[in-house]
Amino acid sequence: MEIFREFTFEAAHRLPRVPEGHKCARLHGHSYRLEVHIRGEVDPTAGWIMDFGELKATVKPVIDQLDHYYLNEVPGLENPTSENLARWAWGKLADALPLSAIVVRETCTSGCVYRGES
Ligand SMILES: Nc1nc2c(c(=O)[nH]1)N=C([C@H](O)[C@H](O)COP(=O)(O)OP(=O)(O)OP(=O)(O)O)CN2
Ligand SMILES: [Zn+2]
Repeated sequence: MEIFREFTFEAAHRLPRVPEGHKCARLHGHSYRLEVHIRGEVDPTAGWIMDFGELKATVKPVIDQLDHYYLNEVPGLENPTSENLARWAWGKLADALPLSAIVVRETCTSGCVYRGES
């Protein structure tokens, strides 16, 4: 089974590798939403895979590295697309959690799903 928790953060970015004249080359911001999905067996006594509170406590320090920052200045996020942000978050969390997916929503209508593929 899989559980997830959604986190929100505000951040600024620009995309340095877009074609000349692309609007996303300009500095702008998003109210990002980032879901962390984990998979595992449901513990028969507890009735859960992991306490949502424990999941939150594990992910929060990573979100704190993003919230109200200029993402291009965060080490590893020099080109902060949704795809690179999802991979970056996976790299930060994979040792601590049995990840199954990271979902990044940049706007209400656009985002990406990363399942650890290279
Ligand atoms: N594959 C990706 N494409 C784009 C990314 C990305 O991370 N991965 N990022 C952007 C920009 O950050 C942009 O701010 C968001 O793009 P878009 O959805 O086009 O934004 P709008 O809200 O302005 O969309 P409209 O529906 O056109 O208003 C661009 N592409
Ligand atoms: Zn953007």
